[in-house]
Amino acid sequence: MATPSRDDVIATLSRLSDPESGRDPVALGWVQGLAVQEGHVTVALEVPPERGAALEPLREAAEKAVHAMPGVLTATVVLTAPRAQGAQPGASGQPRQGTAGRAQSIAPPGVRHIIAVASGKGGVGKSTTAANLAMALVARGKRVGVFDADIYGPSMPRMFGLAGQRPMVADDRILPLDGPGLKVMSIGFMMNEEDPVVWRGPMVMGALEQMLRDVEWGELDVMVVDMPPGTGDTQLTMSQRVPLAGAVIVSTPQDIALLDARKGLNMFRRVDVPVFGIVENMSYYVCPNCGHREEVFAHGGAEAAASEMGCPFLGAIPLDIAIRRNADEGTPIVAAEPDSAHAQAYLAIADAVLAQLEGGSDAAHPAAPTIRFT
Ligand SMILES: Nc1ncnc2c1ncn2[C@@H]1O[C@H](COP(=O)(O)OP(=O)(O)OP(=O)(O)O)[C@@H](O)[C@H]1O
Repeated sequence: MATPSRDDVIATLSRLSDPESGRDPVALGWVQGLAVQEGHVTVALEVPPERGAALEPLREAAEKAVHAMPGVLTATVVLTAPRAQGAQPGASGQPRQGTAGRAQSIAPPGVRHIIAVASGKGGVGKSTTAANLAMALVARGKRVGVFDADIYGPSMPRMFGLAGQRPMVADDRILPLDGPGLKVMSIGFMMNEEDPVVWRGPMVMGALEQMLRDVEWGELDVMVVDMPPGTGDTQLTMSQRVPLAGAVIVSTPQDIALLDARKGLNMFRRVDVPVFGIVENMSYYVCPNCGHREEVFAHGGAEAAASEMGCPFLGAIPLDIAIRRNADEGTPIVAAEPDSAHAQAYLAIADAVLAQLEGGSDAAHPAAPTIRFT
C-alpha cells in the first residue's frame, strides 16, 4: 500500500479542531514538523506552552487519525512549544522533571539502565565505541539494546550487519532487529541512506521519542544510546528527556576534540546526568608488522583532561585497522575477535561503566523525567 504524502497527512490534521478556539491545528500554524518515511509518520505540533496538558487529547486524536490513514504503519504526534526567552532547559537548579503531560512514555518499560555514548564533535569514533561497549556488556552477561539516536549519520545498521533491513510492526509495536546477542533499533532502519532527511528540531525528538515509546524493547539490563554528535539543542533536549543513568564521552586526543569533549561533559552536568567517564579513541597506533607503538596525536590528553574535570578516565582505544574493518563488516571487534587486546580494552571500559551503574543506585535509577516545554 502506498505511503501517504505530506499533503494527505496535513489534510487529515486539518479535520481536527482545537477545543478552545474551534480552529484546526493546521490553520493555527501548529504543524511545525512532519516526516513521512515509508509509512512511519512523525508530526510535531508547536502549541502554546501553558496549554500543553490541556491539548493532550488533541495530540491523541491526531495520532489516532494519522494512524488510521491507509498506508500508515506507525504514527507519532508530539507536542512541543517554543522555548521561553532566556529559559535554560535543565540548567542546574531546575528539576529534570517537568510539567507537560506525557513524559512517562519516554522511558521504555522494562529497561533498567539507559546510558548515552556521546561526543562533542563528529567522526571521533562514538558509534564504534557504542557498538563495542554494547557487545562488551553482552559478553558480561547483560541483556542489551542499542538505540541509535544519531539521526545525522545512523551507523548501527552497518555496524551490526543489518543495513537495508526494516523493522517489523506487530500489534502497533515496532520490533527491534536482532543483532549479535542484542537488540538494535536505529532511525537508519526507517530511511534510505541515500535519502538523507533534513531534520527540524521538533521532528528529531518526535522520531526519537517514537523509537523509545513504540519499540518493543522487552526486558533489558542496559540500553546503549548512540547520541547524535555535538552539544546543540537536540543533544541537550535528549539528555534531558531520556532518563539517562549516565554518559560516556568519546574523544580523540587532539586538543580540538578535547575542547569539544569538555563541552559534552558540561552539557550532561547541566542536566544533572552523571558522566561515567571519557574514552580516548584513536589514541595511538600500533604497527601491525613490527609492533611499534606510535603516538599519532598527542596521546594522553583525554586522561589529563578527565582528571582536571573531575571525571573518570575509562580507557584508551588504539587506532587500528582491525577495529575499523570489523565495524565495517558488521561485527564489532569485541564479538569478532573477543580475545584481542582491543576487545579487552572495551571490556575494561564496560566493567568500569557497570561498576558505576551498579554501584550508584540513585544515579543509575533517576526518576523518569516528565517532558517539559523547552
Ligand atoms: N579506534 C579506531 N581505529 C580505527 N578506526 C576507527 C576507530 N574508531 C573509529 N574508527 C573508524 O572511524 C570512522 C568514524 O567512526 P564512527 O562512525 O564510530 O565515528 P562517530 O564519532 O560515530 O562519527 P559520526 O559523527 O559520523 O557519527 C569509522 O570509519 C570507524 O570505522
